[in-house]
Amino acid sequence: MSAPRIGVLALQGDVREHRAVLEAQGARTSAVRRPEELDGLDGLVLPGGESTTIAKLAHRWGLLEPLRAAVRGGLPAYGSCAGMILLADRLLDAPADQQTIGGLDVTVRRNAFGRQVDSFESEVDVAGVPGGPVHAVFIRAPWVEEAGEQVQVLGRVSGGPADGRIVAVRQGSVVATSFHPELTGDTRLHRLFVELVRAAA
Ligand SMILES: NC(=O)CC[C@H](N)C(=O)O
Repeated sequence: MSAPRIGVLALQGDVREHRAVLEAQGARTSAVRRPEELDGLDGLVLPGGESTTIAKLAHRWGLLEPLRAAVRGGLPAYGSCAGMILLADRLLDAPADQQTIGGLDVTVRRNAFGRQVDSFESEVDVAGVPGGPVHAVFIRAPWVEEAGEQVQVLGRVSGGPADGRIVAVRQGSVVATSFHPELTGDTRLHRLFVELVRAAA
């Protein structure tokens, strides 16, 4: 196929970084701020940022239902950090009224590693990503507290107080990481997603 078209939800957060890495992997990217900007996409990226804000803005702009419908309808999606929260079917440590897009049969705990000052970097082995561990940047990151049977665990924290916590998952064509690969210069996770999008299109 020609270059896959990947939309990046552009309400708040690390939009530009994702677009740059996706473009470098041969994708054509566009910003998604309105429902009609979902039309014709082959894939969708939900960037990090502040999930409560992103969810509120999505609701206000009439995007929440169209995003749910798109992911439910099989549009491949990748969420990093706040994006993982948005793709979760269930949340912990979130405001009671925080809405999500859903699509991943997981329970995600927000701010699971602690506060902003507890942000850290670590090496994470990610299934399906060849060439050694991924350098992972965790910024007030969530983790996956519980994953349903259909969910493939791709990566866990190794070592430290959070040893064994799930930080990368996949269910069908929906992928999520607690960390921010768009900030490290390591393009392998984006390449994996672009390949998944190509295969699905
Ligand atoms: N870097 C991030 O995306 C942080 C996520 C943020 N803690 C939230 O709940 O949305």
